[in-house]
Amino acid sequence: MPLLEVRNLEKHYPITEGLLKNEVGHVRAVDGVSFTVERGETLGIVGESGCGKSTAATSLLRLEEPTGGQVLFDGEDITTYTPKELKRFRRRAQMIFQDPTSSFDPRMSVGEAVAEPLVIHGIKERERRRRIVVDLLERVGLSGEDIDRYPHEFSGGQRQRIALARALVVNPDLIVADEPTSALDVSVQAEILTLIERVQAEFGLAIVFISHDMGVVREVCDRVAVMYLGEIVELGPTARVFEEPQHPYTRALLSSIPEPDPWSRGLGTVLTGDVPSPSNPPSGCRFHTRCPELVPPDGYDFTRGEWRAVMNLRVRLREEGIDVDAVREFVAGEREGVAETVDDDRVAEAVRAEFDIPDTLSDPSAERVVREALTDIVAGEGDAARDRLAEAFPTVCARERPPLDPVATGHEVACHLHRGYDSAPAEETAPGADE
Ligand SMILES: Nc1ncnc2c1ncn2[C@@H]1O[C@H](COP(=O)(O)OP(=O)(O)OP(=O)(O)O)[C@@H](O)[C@H]1O
Repeated sequence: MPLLEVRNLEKHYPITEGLLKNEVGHVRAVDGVSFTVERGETLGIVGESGCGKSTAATSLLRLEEPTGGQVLFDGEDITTYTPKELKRFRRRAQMIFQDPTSSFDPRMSVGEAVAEPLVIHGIKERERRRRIVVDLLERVGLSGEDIDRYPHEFSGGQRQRIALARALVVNPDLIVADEPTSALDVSVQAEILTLIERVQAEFGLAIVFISHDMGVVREVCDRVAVMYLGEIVELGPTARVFEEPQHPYTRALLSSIPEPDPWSRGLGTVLTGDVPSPSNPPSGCRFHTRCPELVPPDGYDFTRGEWRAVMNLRVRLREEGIDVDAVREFVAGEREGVAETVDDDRVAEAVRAEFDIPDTLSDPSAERVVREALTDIVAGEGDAARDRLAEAFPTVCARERPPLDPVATGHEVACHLHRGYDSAPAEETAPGADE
């Protein structure tokens, strides 16, 4: 039995409006996330800012109440725990944060801060508490003499050591660490990561390690879960996920790690577009609005770049529309002319250029559809253009939500590419690329 089993965890925040605080929607910060953590194991949760990592952490510990799902700890569902049971659970599952400063009371000495959980959990003898604290301070690389100093007298890295000592003082089985090194200088980061690994082995701890930094995750995690917009899109052993990433989002995150040899990561996918809002997530696969490997529609001969460009236009029409008058003004400005006299073809060309759609697509029938859509746009009929593109170029990625399916032992991915569909042919092939 795993130490921790998270099943379909959900945390939706209501969006309210007006004086009466009417609910007008939900931010689906965590939207059906499942994973397990074994005793002594480190599971990384990685993803861009805003994808729901912190919310997953706080809701699985019930620091915030989850909206749905179950969290089994040692086989017991903690979502049904009474306050008393929850107190016992909190002793076994601790959390450390990116900025430890805010969790220290400035009036408390280091000794008092580290011993506080012991007091809460009923260890009354002061001398005994002091002995435990001195021992822990030494184990996290501080000196026993630091016990009477105050947290503000320490550097960021040392304060993180104090936070770790405080988490360890109740001898937990699990630590959830939310970006514990992101606020630190790189050299200090490495020290803290080494310390976490050492302490983990010494105390037999399981760790959920949250980070936006793939490099850090590679260093400390046994397995990694990649999150995008409230969902896990890939989950597997760290070495495998880094060597054979299966989800286009994972590949994109990996290619953002600085790499001495620019070709060694193949096409070096660059993520375009903003992360969509979790209050109105895209249909189908949530990554489809940015995915460089989107499944193309049957019957057309797009290159990958052309297909992505046309989809970017479609996504833009869906999300915010195109202000054609502004485009006209822009074209007029460039030619020092008046907006009213700008030819419609020039406006269409400018929209094409903005979305990197080539002057003529390689497939003539696709070209016809795009031209008609551009005519709609120039006529101010953005919705018609959107519907036209959606109808002519259907993609399973926008239609169906792919489930997390196994691709190898312990390696799962939620992507239509792994469900019997082929990706569009690559437009350019870099030397050494593995596609
Ligand atoms: N209390 C809240 N009320 C409403 N929305 C929230 C709340 N807390 C977080 N969110 C939203 O939920 C989404 C997920 O946020 P979360 O902080 O979990 O992401 P994250 O991946 O940890 O990002 P970061 O690394 O920037 O903290 C974001 O869109 C965020 O704006």
